[in-house]
Amino acid sequence: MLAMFGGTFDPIHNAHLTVAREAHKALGGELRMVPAQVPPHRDQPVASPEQRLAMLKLAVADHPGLGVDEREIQRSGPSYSFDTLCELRREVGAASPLVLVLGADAFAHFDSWFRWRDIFKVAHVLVLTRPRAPSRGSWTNDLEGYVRPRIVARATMLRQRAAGMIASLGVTPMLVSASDIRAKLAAGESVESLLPKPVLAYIEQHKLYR
Ligand SMILES: Nc1ncnc2c1ncn2[C@@H]1O[C@H](COP(=O)(O)OP(=O)(O)OP(=O)(O)O)[C@@H](O)[C@H]1O
Ligand SMILES: O=C(O)c1ccc[n+]([C@@H]2O[C@H](COP(=O)([O-])O)[C@@H](O)[C@H]2O)c1
Repeated sequence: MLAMFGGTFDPIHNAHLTVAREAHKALGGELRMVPAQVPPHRDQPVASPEQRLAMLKLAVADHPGLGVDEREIQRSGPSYSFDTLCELRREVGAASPLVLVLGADAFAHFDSWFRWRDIFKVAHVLVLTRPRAPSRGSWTNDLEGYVRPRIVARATMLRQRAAGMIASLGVTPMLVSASDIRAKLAAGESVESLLPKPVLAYIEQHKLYR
């Protein structure tokens, strides 16, 4: 079982780490954080790909079971998750379960993603609860209709097949977001409780988000 938890990670914060650990615990196997070089569908990041990668490496150092996959940083063009999942599928082989992990806020717009239906041909999807994320009622009919027959009740059931299913995982509700952290840093407010210490030290050393 291999899981990919993609993100902009501008910067990585404590909620990312908490929910990634909870997803890893529920799934087993290996969970890789995958920073996007060029995240599709959003303003481009403030920190460079190299800085976001460096912060991610500092953050996961203390978390056995979590890894960092640099492939999107090495690839040019938009960092489409479908492309990454196809590469990972080749790495793990046809029979092994592969899971795309994402927050409920990101999943609410999943039907705007590049080849979103085809993602289910190469991987499962695990949606993590997030406070203030749009509810299922906000999904388009297209998304709801496509997803409904693929829903399974528990994350552990994703181990039964290689791809094609979707589960939801209730994780610790944390209101932390990277945009809030950037705004707080720009305003000179304390963010000590929201980030791992080495990440905060890196931000201060490189004068990021001021
Ligand atoms: N508090 C949280 N609870 C659950 N999932 C989260 C949480 N924060 C981020 N995620 C998920 O982590 C992934 C990466 O998120 P991202 O790097 O965009 O962080 P963010 O805090 O949402 O950033 P921003 O505020 O800049 O949009 C996404 O799938 C997102 O839904
Ligand atoms: O593949 C796509 O079309 C796509 C569209 C939007 C977001 N994503 C991925 O979703 C993850 C979270 O994105 P974001 O913008 O919430 O940081 C990150 O890995 C992005 O590359 C992927």
